[in-house]
Amino acid sequence: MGVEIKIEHLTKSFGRQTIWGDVSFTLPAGEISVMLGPSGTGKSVLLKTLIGLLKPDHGSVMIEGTDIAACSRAELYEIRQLFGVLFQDGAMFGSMSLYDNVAFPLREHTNKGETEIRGIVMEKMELVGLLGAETKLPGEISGGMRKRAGLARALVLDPEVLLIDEPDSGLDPVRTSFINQLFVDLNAQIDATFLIVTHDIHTARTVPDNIGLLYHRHLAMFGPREMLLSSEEPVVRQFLNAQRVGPIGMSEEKDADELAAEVGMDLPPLPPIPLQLEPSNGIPRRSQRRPGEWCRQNGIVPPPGSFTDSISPSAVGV
Ligand SMILES: Nc1ncnc2c1ncn2[C@@H]1O[C@H](COP(=O)(O)OP(=O)(O)OP(=O)(O)O)[C@@H](O)[C@H]1O
Repeated sequence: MGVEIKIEHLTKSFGRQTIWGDVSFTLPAGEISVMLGPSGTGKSVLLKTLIGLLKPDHGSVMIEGTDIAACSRAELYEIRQLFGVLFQDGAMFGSMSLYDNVAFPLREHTNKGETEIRGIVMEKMELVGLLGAETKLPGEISGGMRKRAGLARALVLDPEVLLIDEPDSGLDPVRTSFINQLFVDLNAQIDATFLIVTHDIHTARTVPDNIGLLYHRHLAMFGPREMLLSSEEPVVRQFLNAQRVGPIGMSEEKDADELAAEVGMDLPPLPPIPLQLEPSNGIPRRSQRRPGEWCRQNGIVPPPGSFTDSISPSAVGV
């Protein structure tokens, strides 16, 4: 069914460098959320904090009544069984076949016999479209296949939460589209809570139920997709529409001179909000909202042309 994760007042520093402070948001059970942010704003640090690989300085990460930020090692071991994690490079063991890589968590964390393990591994390999590639080594396959193998491995323990770090890094736009469709189909099938960290604006605009944006050591905004895609908040607007005009500069914040030069500049209008990607079988996901529902409920008029299926990627600057 997926579980809710409630993050409150989370702060993380390394030495004197504060990565982010007072971060609070809730990942709703069974929904797909995306976390965006310029490079170095601590998206990966956030993922690692959510699974207890890093301890925050302050704040809590509540899941099923346990605070991951403060629990014992034994509790952490238990609670981690709820998570599946897909790291950027798939994090495969280079000397093991894909089959053994995917079987690894089952052999490590369960008492299942090899016949049962084989059934589960083959089911997950089929789910990610890798049947027939079981005997290959990670070095013998493409980056996209490695990610899908990493995804199969993240799924073998039937996670309630799936954390995915930059699934599109190193993938061409077509492979990115395929993997995005796979996430939506998987969410429909397993109902887990998804958090995807990405730089890809097209993914952020079309895949999730919710979007978050980390910027300048804090969480600038987190909420339903339509809320952020219709937001006039300068940082959110600039980032989600891949624009140069706005507070974000080449090296994070613009200086006073750069901002002064932009005073009076007309901002391009907000582009139309695209339709959300649907499962390939056409049956809506449990957590999927109707197009325009959030805007209607909140009295927001979406940009002209929103929620039609004819929006070209160039209209959103990607
Ligand atoms: N274990 C660590 N010790 C010290 N500093 C760290 C550690 N891990 C991350 N950092 C620092 O935290 C900051 C945020 O890193 P992180 O990798 O989370 O950023 P990111 O938003 O995921 O970046 P990108 O989008 O480029 O992948 C960086 O300045 C990084 O150097």
